[in-house]
Amino acid sequence: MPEQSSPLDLPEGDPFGPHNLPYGVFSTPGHPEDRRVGVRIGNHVLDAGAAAHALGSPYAGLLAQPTLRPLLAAGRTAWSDVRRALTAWVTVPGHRADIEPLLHPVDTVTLHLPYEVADYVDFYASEHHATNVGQMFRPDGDALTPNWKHLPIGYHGRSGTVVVSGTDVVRPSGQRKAPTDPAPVFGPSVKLDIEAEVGFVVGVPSAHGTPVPLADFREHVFGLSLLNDWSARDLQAWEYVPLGPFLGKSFATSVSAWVTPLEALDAARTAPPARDVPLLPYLDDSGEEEHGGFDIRITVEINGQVVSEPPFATMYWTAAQQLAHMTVNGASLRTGDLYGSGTVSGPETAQRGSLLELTWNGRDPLELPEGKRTFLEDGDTVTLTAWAPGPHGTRVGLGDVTGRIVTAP
Ligand SMILES: O=C(O)/C=C/C(=O)CC(=O)CC(=O)O
Ligand SMILES: [Ca+2]
Ligand SMILES: [Mg+2]
Repeated sequence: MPEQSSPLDLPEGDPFGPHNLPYGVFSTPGHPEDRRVGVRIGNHVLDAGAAAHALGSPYAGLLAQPTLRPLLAAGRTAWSDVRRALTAWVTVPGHRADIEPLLHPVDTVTLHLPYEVADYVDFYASEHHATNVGQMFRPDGDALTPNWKHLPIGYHGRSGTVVVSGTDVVRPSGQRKAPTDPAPVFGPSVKLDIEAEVGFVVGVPSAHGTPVPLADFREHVFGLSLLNDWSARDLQAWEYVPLGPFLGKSFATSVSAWVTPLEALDAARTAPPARDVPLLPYLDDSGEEEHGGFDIRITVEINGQVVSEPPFATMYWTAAQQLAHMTVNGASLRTGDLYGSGTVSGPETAQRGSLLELTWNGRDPLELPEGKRTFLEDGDTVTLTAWAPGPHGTRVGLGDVTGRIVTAP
């Protein structure tokens, strides 16, 4: 008889190898109420709390939990210690007998939103995206607003409608009025769009009144997920001047089920694009030791068809600058805060992170096998996937965030 292969014997180069180890929260079909912290390894999920108990680990208190919150709040030293322990559990042969029974095939479990989202903020940090949108919406003026290169523009979103990958998205209804319409009308959005983004997850809170400097990014931010900031362009266009996005973006924001710790992305750190305007000291990262960018390659699929490949490395503003900016007035961070990078669009047409840009506000429809697409139709499924360079030529898989559009009630 051939030896039974172990789920821990991963093919070389598996994007979910021991160099990755993203965290999530799962339940098994027999026990839907029993949520547990899981760590992905290959195509399996390790019940991390059960593993900690089985191995007599001091981290059972952080891992034998129904949410990531205790681990998020534990801070950078604990994050490293737990990651080192997990790496040993899945790689040291002597642990196999204890670990293997605690592995669940990932396609047999239900993945949940892994932490309660505290505050949700979304930025506007891709120069290519902002330029495209500016050209479409403000054709008579400069594409970038005068503040754009001086501060990372953002808005506060709705944390209660952040949903985990796989959750259906109900087409939102609301008011819209095109400039040529005599009066606003109410009804389901006819310009439902996506925004391909990366979401950063805050672990350690900050004191109210005390800004978080650029250099403290890693003390507060635990990791990242993929994020789709669903956007109803027709609702947005009518409502958002002068106070910004409101109902056009608050109906749903989808995140991937896996949170990849920043430590897994050390090999993906990259210098952001050169800044062509001098920055105020609290945003000036030219003297920072670590590169602030991340080389993350995103793919956008509609109904299984690749429509775009946005490169995160091209983002003008970094996550560290966004954190420094959102706290510079003394606003505090809480465990579970989530902030979106802003739509990721590269310089090429096939690198745009929204249908608004890909179709130039509906003027140039995409040709999909099932027909032309300007904005999303009911039944469409949008999936973002991504990977980043890992150590020694490996890839770090960032999983996927997917959602299907269902008809407005
Ligand atoms: O500039 C505008 O008029 C519109 C901007 C947006 O729709 C916000 C946005 O795309 C934020 C993001 O980058 O995700
Ligand atoms: Ca957005
Ligand atoms: Mg949103």
